[in-house]
Amino acid sequence: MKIKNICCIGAGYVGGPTMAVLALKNPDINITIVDINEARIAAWNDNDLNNLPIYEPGLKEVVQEARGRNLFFSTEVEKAIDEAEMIFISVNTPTKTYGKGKGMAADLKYIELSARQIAKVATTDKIVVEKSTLPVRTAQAIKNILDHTGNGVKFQILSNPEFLAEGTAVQDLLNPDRVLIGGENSKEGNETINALVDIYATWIPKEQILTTNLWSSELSKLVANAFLAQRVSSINAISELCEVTGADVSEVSKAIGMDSRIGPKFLKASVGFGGSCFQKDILNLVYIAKSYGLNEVADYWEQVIIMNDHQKNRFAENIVSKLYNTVSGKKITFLGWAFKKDTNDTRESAAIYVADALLNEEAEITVYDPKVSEERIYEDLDYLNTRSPEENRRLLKVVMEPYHACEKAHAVAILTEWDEFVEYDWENIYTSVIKPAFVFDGRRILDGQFMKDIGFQYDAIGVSILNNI
Ligand SMILES: NC(=O)C1=CN([C@@H]2O[C@H](COP(=O)(O)OP(=O)(O)OC[C@H]3O[C@@H](n4cnc5c(N)ncnc54)[C@H](O)[C@@H]3O)[C@@H](O)[C@H]2O)C=CC1
Ligand SMILES: O=C(O)[C@H]1O[C@H](OP(=O)(O)OP(=O)(O)OC[C@H]2O[C@@H](n3ccc(=O)[nH]c3=O)[C@H](O)[C@@H]2O)[C@H](O)[C@@H](O)[C@@H]1O
Repeated sequence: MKIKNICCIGAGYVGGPTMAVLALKNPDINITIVDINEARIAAWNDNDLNNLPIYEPGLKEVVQEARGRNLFFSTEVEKAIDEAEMIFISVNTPTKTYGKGKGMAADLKYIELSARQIAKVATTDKIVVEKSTLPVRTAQAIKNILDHTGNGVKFQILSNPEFLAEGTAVQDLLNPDRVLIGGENSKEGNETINALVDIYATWIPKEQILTTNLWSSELSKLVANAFLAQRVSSINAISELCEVTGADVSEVSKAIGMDSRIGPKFLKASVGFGGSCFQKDILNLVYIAKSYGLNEVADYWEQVIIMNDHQKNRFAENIVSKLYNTVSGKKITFLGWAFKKDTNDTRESAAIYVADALLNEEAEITVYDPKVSEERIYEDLDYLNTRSPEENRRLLKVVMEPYHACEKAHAVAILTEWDEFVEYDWENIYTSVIKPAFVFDGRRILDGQFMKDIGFQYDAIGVSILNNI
């Protein structure tokens, strides 16, 4: 089965980069990415590639090569569905904010809408690929909708979860550790799986393309994120222990990471993990476990989230406590707002929650982030509904120049590990801030001794207060 036309519903952080690379590597397949968000599609089509809606290193170049050749961005959802033999669903699946499962379960309304739209439009057989991260057994629901509301055409469902990380999306797509494809265990199912394997095999060695049944594939995605987040919460738990015992969490990470059974990755202590998926996917896993009555399993994974919330809270509390137990009216400068470096994405960023906690203490916050807009920062804060939008704008300012942002600050807090923060002229910054000059390094990126030699009271996640005095 040779695929000639692909449609992807959802032009977001996953749909955009994933399909751009698929198009780059398969010039003979036409790929149309559709979205109901007109502004987003317009940005993807912008002549100036600096205006793409997503910032990812290397993405501009890929889009430049493929766009207009065999990669298209459009708001004509039905037309693209109609023309495609294979349809990827890459819409958002956020945590539910209402009704049953509120705050835990994945909200599948955009998935269901996409399935219903495919069923309505399809007049020829289609392969529907789950690219979004979904609760295990969602393929069953999609199949029911397609088979019972469609026009009598045949549908095959595949699960093909995405493992890219933001900030390294293009590299992750070009050189993935593995591609996972789950499908039905039948003759038609195997043919469908092979059609998708062939598309990836144009640049990925076949041994790295893993095929499984649908449920293993759906569940593996949630489990991968849960394991990754668990490592971050585990090292963050140890960072607190380091701070009271004189151990240094970077040294502990290195020491344990050299054990090949543990490995060195994902052992960087931080102000807490953020991003659109870790929390959402673990909450989803916890909800699924609870819905099967597996309470011990649910509690085990929930602890990863509890630890992460604790890490964000204690970072904020530490700032208040070190600034003589009050930050009221004090200027605190945040370097970084994105949930990690090399992305403009701020979803669930630790910075949002640390800012909220400090604003509750009447701090005055100034934020500088090299890639995040002022508008986005206010939207993130307003979304919490802790105080009025006017109050957020009065207490928090966004400054687009880092040295200016730091002037007359009572403390500088590093919330994102942007490389440029390490390169700053910290001696210069020292002269412009209020003394004693405090730096709270939530990412452990600066050289502590150098900062102390300049004169800063340098405080970092996972470094003992015993060494700071
Ligand atoms: N962001 C990431 O790094 C990763 C995300 N994922 C998963 O991929 C999925 C998508 O995530 P993102 O791309 O980050 O979300 P996103 O919010 O950036 O993009 C989703 C897009 O789908 C569009 N959409 C929603 N309903 C639609 C409909 N009925 N018709 C047309 N367009 C529609 C939205 O307008 C939005 O632009 C989620 O399930 C997420 O868990 C998986 C791996 C990595
Ligand atoms: O499903 C998803 O959305 C994606 O979620 C994560 O990717 P992402 O959230 O983009 O970024 P990560 O690099 O995983 O970082 C997540 C958070 O953990 C933090 N982190 C990561 C690693 C570490 O050692 N320490 C640490 O604090 C990061 O700063 C960031 O806030 C996974 O790494 C991807 O494989 C997955 O596809």
